[in-house]
Amino acid sequence: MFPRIYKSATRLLPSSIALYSSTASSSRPSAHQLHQMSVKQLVSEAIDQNKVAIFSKSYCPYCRRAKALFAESFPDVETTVFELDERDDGSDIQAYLAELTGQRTVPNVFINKTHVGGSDAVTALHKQGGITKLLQQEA
Ligand SMILES: N[C@@H](CCC(=O)N[C@@H](CS)C(=O)NCC(=O)O)C(=O)O
Repeated sequence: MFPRIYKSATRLLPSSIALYSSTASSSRPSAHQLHQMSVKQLVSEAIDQNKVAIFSKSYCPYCRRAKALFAESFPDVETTVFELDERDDGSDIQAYLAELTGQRTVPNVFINKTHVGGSDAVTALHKQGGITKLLQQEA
């Protein structure tokens, strides 16, 4: 029913996201490690706590297209957008998303904790009715 593109959507389990991994050499995290922890925490909470989370860049045409699709086709669904180019930690978030999903580009879209992908993936899934189906899942 939902062939290739739907199968490629990945359900991310919060418990599988390690928030902090340290080398055994020091018991106290460095400032860099603390920063990385807060980036991971932010991404993990963004995915877990939002029905639709879109990691975006404000000037990106693909992001605009993805945001417009949700605004026009699912106006009643709350969509949370993180504009990475407007944040100091934006490039770290993007790097962590690449680690987590294998996708380095924006937009990077999650629905009900499931990784959908970029604008092309969102559009293709929507044409198959897959966005509606994902939105209907229990949070
Ligand atoms: N085919 C991708 C194209 C996405 C894309 O190329 N996004 C650009 C921004 S418009 C990107 O992420 N470039 C690398 C970057 O900004 O770091 C999609 O449908 O989402």
